[in-house]
Amino acid sequence: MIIGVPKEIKNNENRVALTPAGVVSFVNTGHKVIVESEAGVGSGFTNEDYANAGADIIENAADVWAQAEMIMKVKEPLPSEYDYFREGLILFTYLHLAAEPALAQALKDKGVIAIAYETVTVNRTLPLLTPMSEVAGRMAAQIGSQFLQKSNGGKGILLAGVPGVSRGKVTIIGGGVVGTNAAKMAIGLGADVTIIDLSAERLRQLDDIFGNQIKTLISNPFNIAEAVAESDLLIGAVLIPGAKAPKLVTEEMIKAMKPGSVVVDVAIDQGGVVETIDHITTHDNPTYEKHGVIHYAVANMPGAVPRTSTIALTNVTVPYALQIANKGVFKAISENGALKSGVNVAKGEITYEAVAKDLGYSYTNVEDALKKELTSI
Ligand SMILES: NC(=O)C1=CN([C@@H]2O[C@H](COP(=O)(O)OP(=O)(O)OC[C@H]3O[C@@H](n4cnc5c(N)ncnc54)[C@H](O)[C@@H]3O)[C@@H](O)[C@H]2O)C=CC1
Ligand SMILES: CC(=O)C(=O)O
Ligand SMILES: [Mg+2]
Repeated sequence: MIIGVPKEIKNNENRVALTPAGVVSFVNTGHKVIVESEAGVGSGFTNEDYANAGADIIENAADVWAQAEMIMKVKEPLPSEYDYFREGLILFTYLHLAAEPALAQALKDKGVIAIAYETVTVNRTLPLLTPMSEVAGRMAAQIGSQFLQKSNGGKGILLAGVPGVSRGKVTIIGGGVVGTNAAKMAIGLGADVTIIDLSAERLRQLDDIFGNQIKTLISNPFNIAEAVAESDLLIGAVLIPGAKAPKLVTEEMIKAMKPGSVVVDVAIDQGGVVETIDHITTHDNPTYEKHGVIHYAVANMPGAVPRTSTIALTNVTVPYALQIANKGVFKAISENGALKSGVNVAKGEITYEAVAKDLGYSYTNVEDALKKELTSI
């Protein structure tokens, strides 16, 4: 199979979908890898590194997309890339379609087989989302603490406090991978940490992990309102896989926060949990202020630490991509339930139920959408 790796074009997105080590894995199993020139530089990998690993370097993105049978990316394609879509092209990347209706339509119209990293599921866990959630969760506490500084527009609070002065309060809504990693860092910074989750079972696990270093609260509007009003830093970390995030934090709750408080809504890639977040921000211009509260809503947070993130991401994506290349996409999907759950669009149908529901499309399961291909394996 010919695997194509274009350079990422999203604002400050310096990750790349394959490292030179990943190239070697494909080349050793008889595949061809084409990499757009300079695609890896932001992550510290030169054209020479890729060429030495056995990849062909291609000067422009259009040729990479045209020649590849499978495109591996990091972020969702942007509108300028939709023209490269074509029938039968395999696209393996983060998609976050519930927040990207125009992209969903383009993938449908062009007959792309689109496999989303974020919905590949193994025993109710999301192995291709996890490493980036670890990165973004850890960053959320770090970034929030920076924006609490007066010079950055915040209320001028040191999360650790000092002897004789209270610690800063951090509330994390959603105690999954992002939430747990944000908590680790916030605890390390010395903050007073509360985690809110819908699952009592999850709260029990968090209590076992962190003991009395955290407080836990069950998720309901009353608890959220009370915790948010007292918070210096609020971190949004909820996920319902594939679906648009629920708006758990209302405008009234944000108004009740003290001026100079900070919200980091990591769940923004699925639309965000905070009602006053009405647009995605970028690493170039990461925050805006509303009701005196600083809002941070960058949808590709790990892009700011690309060396760590590229290696962490490709550690988990390459084994799946190799199955697609070795077996062909249809056999790989039919034999691997995790990959099957990653298929969001195929043959012009939306094949992930939560995405179809949120975007108002009818849902077709993967077996039906690919009936002909799967029965003729
Ligand atoms: N902005 C960025 O750069 C990045 C964003 N993300 C996003 O962060 C979000 C969280 O991801 P993960 O932590 O990996 O998901 P996860 O599935 O590990 O955790 C989600 C948690 O939310 C909880 N939850 C669901 N409904 C809830 C409710 N109503 N109230 C409170 N909690 C609720 C679940 O019980 C679960 O514990 C996702 O949208 C993910 O795509 C992840 C990486 C980077
Ligand atoms: C998960 C995701 O959206 C990211 O890593 O950018
Ligand atoms: Mg994102």
